[in-house]
Amino acid sequence: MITLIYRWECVAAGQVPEQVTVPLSHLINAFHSPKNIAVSVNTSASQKQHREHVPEHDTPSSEPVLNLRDLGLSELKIGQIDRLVENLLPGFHKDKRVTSHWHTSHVSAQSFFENKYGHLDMFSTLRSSSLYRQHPKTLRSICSDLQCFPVFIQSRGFKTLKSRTRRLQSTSERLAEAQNITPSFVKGFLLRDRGTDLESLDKLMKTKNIPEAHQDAFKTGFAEGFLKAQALTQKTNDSLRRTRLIVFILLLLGIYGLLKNPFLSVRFRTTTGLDSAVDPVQMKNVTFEHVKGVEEAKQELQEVVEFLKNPQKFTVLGGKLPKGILLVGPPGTGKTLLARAVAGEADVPFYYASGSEFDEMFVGVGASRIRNLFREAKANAPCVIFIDELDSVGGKRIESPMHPYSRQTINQLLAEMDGFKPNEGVIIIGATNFPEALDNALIRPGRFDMQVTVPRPDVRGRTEILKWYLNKIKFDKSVDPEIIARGTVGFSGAELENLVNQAALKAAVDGKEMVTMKELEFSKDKILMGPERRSVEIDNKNKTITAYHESGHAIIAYYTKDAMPINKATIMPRGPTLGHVSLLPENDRWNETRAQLLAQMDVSMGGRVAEELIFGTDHITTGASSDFDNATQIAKRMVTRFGMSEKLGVMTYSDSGTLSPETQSAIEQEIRILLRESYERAKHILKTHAKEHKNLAEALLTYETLDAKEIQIVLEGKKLEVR
Ligand SMILES: Nc1ncnc2c1ncn2[C@@H]1O[C@H](COP(=O)(O)OP(=O)(O)OP(=O)(O)O)[C@@H](O)[C@H]1O
Ligand SMILES: [Zn+2]
Repeated sequence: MITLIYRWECVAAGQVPEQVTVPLSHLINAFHSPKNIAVSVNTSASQKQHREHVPEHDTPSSEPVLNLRDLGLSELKIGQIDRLVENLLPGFHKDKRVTSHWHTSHVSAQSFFENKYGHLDMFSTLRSSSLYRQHPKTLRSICSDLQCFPVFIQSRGFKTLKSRTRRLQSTSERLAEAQNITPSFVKGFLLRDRGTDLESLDKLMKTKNIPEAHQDAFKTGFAEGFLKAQALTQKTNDSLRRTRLIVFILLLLGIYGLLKNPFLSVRFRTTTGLDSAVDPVQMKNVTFEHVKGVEEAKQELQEVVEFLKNPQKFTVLGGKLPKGILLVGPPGTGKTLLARAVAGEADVPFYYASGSEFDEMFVGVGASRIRNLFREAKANAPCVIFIDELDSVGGKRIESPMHPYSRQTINQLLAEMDGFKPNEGVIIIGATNFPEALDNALIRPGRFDMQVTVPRPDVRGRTEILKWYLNKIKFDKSVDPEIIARGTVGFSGAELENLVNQAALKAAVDGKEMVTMKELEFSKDKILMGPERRSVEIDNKNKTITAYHESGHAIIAYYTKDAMPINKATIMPRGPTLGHVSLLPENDRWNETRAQLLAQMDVSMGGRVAEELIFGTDHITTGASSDFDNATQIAKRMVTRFGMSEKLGVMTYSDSGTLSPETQSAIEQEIRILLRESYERAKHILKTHAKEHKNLAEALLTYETLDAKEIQIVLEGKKLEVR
């Protein structure tokens, strides 16, 4: 017999749902006995009782097991079971027993139902059900038990439909087909129209006098049909609910992605212009402490900080503070950092915007972003609005095809800046590398009327910046930041930060525990001249030439009074060079004397002179071309700009062709003399110090790189310690 297992959803909270095994026979028999409703069928007493109704040939041991859940009845509750029973056997609860006998003589059509209702073949419906397919033998035996039913039992051909869905479909199709013929009968089950149609079953049972043994099978069939219909509706509802849930989740995910993904969100904002999401940043952790080497700028901004801390204090006295401050300086000198520090010092919100953000291809978008930015800021005053790259929004260009709406954006910016009073506590800080490029209207009083220059740091500033960033890494005690600072003229704060970082990376790659001068020098050279070309195989002859060439520069620098001190000499190829000697000014030079310029020329000449002296005129190389460029430049400026030529006097001469041929040739003559004299001086020094020259070249060939101290040791004739 078939056993149905169903999960029982306990109504009381906290109870674990039980799994109750109900033999189908019991379920059906339960229909007969009012005392043994489905709920209590798991008791052994009732089982015994039901056994009586079980036909002899059914052995419970071989009962195939079906799960009610498979039929979509997993959530059948007690009340529902009652209803099921009531549906299947109306009046059952009133203890109506079917006692009449089964008459076969009435049956003349293919099935009983056809006889009564037309063409519905209840059992073929049953046969097409999955239940039948799973347990054809059992059901066939049930069907054959109904001997008076001219049931057409098919032993093979239950069209093996591939999927369960198809099967269910086909069942529903059959049911639907049947509906045309016997609408009320099937509809009763499908639509749970429990009234009249179910009475028909009852009536049927009574009128046909179905014998008790067959009633079981008959009702089994009925139950099957009912369950099938239930399963179908349940499944349909479930999948519908699931589909809706999936669609909803996908929709939510889509919206979330649209808002989170910056690219998408930018596009979204671009197309709608709804850019209201302007988030301030509280800059508590950035203070003036963090900005090094720009003391003047910090001092100028100090009063802005005071104002932001207490706007009323300033306006009470009638003083007017600028609304806008323009930070002007080369890239990476810390303009953004300074603006953040202003907000951080005053502990007010910081709104960051980049000018390029406002430069929109769409009408009104840039302007509306500016509007939103100022609205947010005013609502959170006192605060700082920082507009980086101000020139890209406030430039002078007017309606160029590349920036069709820039004028509109500038006008919006001007309107917003005019739109609030000085005591509202909103300070706008703009930054630019090209103040000349700004629209004049922007730098009028009442707008960006205060300019603060943020220059590249001087040697002291660079030392401070290097110390600041060195303190964030592990470095050796021997490191002297000042030496690096002296060798990094023109470096910005950002470049110095990068230098320290590169040195730390280099030390890590080399497996060192600390950063030493060596790594710092290395990264400085890398930034200045490009990476080392270790892989380049330079033959010994070229190496030797390079060693003498570089030593020549070093010797001249060492023995010339006004030359800068040597920092390093190397024959390691780097970037386009085969080697180099670096000299360090003691300080940033604001002015250079004639003697210093001449010394620089002499040092430049040192390389070629060395080649000539050691290898002979026939073996001089092209390696000195940049040295000559350098020396020629110095000589030229001395003559044409600095008034350092006696013959041409204190007069400047422009490069253009306005000069008379005589003047031009006089200038050339003077330059040539300066260069020749320089060359001779260099030759003299190298001839005098030929021994030192040779020692230094050999040391370079051995060690590749020598620092200032090592050069000194070699030139003093001492032996270098083996490294
Ligand atoms: N004076 C400085 N002191 C300390 N750190 C600095 C200094 N200048 C630059 N830096 C470092 O370099 C980084 C970049 O600097 P920042 O963005 O402020 O430069 P900027 O002048 O705004 O450049 P840009 O004009 O390209 O926007 C800073 O975050 C900081 O780490
Ligand atoms: Zn050279």
